[in-house]
Amino acid sequence: MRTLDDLDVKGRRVLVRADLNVPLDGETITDDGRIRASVPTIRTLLDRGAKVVVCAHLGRPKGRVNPEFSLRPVARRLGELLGQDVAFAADVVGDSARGTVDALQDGEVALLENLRYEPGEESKDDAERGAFAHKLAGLAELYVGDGFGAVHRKHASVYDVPRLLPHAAGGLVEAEVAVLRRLTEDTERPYVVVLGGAKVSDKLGVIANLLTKVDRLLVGGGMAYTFLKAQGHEVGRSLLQEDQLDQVRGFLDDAERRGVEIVLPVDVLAAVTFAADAEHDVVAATAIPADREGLDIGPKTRELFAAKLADARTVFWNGPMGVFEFDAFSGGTRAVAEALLARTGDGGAFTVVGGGDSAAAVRRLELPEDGFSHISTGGGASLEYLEGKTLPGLAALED
Ligand SMILES: Nc1ncnc2c1ncn2[C@@H]1O[C@H](COP(=O)(O)OP(=O)(O)OP(=O)(O)O)[C@@H](O)[C@H]1O
Ligand SMILES: O=C(O)[C@H](O)COP(=O)(O)O
Repeated sequence: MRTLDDLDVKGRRVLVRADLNVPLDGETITDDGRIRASVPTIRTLLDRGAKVVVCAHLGRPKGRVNPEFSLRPVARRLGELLGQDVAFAADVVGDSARGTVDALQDGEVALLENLRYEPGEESKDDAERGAFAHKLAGLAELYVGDGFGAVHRKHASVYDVPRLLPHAAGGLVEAEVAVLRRLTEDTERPYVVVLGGAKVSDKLGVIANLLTKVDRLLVGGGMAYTFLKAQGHEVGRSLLQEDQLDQVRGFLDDAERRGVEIVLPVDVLAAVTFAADAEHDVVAATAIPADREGLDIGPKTRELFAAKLADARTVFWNGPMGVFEFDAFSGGTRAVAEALLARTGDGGAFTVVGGGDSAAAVRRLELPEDGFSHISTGGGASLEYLEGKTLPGLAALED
């Protein structure tokens, strides 16, 4: 992959695809980790005299303008972190974007509005995606891919634009790939992957492949209920991917054949509703009441998961064990994070935490970020890398 040092950026418009998909509470950014992670590449380009045009997505507005998903608050925060103004374009490739980009001087930076307001960005139709990619590429002369968290998406800004412009990988993508490579080459065993979170349908798909690589898979968070249901248990109103139950039964059989241990929760915090102050009880994972939803792993599961991590030599963890944003349901995530911290370091394990919310959880729980071997900005992206898949955004940068 070409890197920033291979591009002559002085006086030129450089489109930087960043991952600025941060958690928001209204207009308040609750964790700015991904914005911070994007700063070094942008800073380097500005210091080298480029006109920097940053593009990114926020949430999943599905091709429609929706003010709830505006990047405007992100532009403000990026400006604070860079210590200079960030011009904000109120659209992606329209009059505002063109005007904002045209007005940039060397060493100035702009952020375009949410890429996913445009249906072309995520379109499965090559022609529609390509047409949007041409408009986006038309805003710049060079392209830098630095949105590691989105490199697994075959989207216009990730996959098509680098085919249209001279390009390079940014420092974040370079650094992330270097660490993840260590997880795929000469992996020390036992190799344990911990999966949780809410993007269940997305991430169930990676399991088939992971089962060929890992010794143990711990499943918590919103991911666990589809497994419990597949084993025939009642999961009440918990997060469930009904259409993937057969697939999950296949994983359970395959794991058994391969001698891979799949470890599921034995107890959960079952709440009457999805709320910070929801009434809840610890119940057996095999007996979740029909009117309750599991919002965290229970105390026995926390001990079980810690025990299953105690001899690990390599650990990758993606996805919180519960709804950590609510204090009452953050204990499971804390327990797993602490088990990883206890394992990290000399004579212990190489531990990687990946994902926007997983990293945010570590910070929200005020755990030492430098206590892990690495905290990655990508969850789904890291998982797909670990599967050994070709990631569209990396393949495009390699060409
Ligand atoms: N039992 C549960 N029920 C509902 N939501 C849950 C549950 N457990 C965890 N979550 C939610 O999962 C979300 C994070 O999931 P997600 O899969 O997006 O992880 P991530 O670390 O952000 O990875 P990525 O970077 O791929 O998005 C959190 O907002 C958390 O509240
Ligand atoms: O949060 C993430 O994992 C990345 O920003 C990608 O977002 P997506 O899962 O909505 O494509």
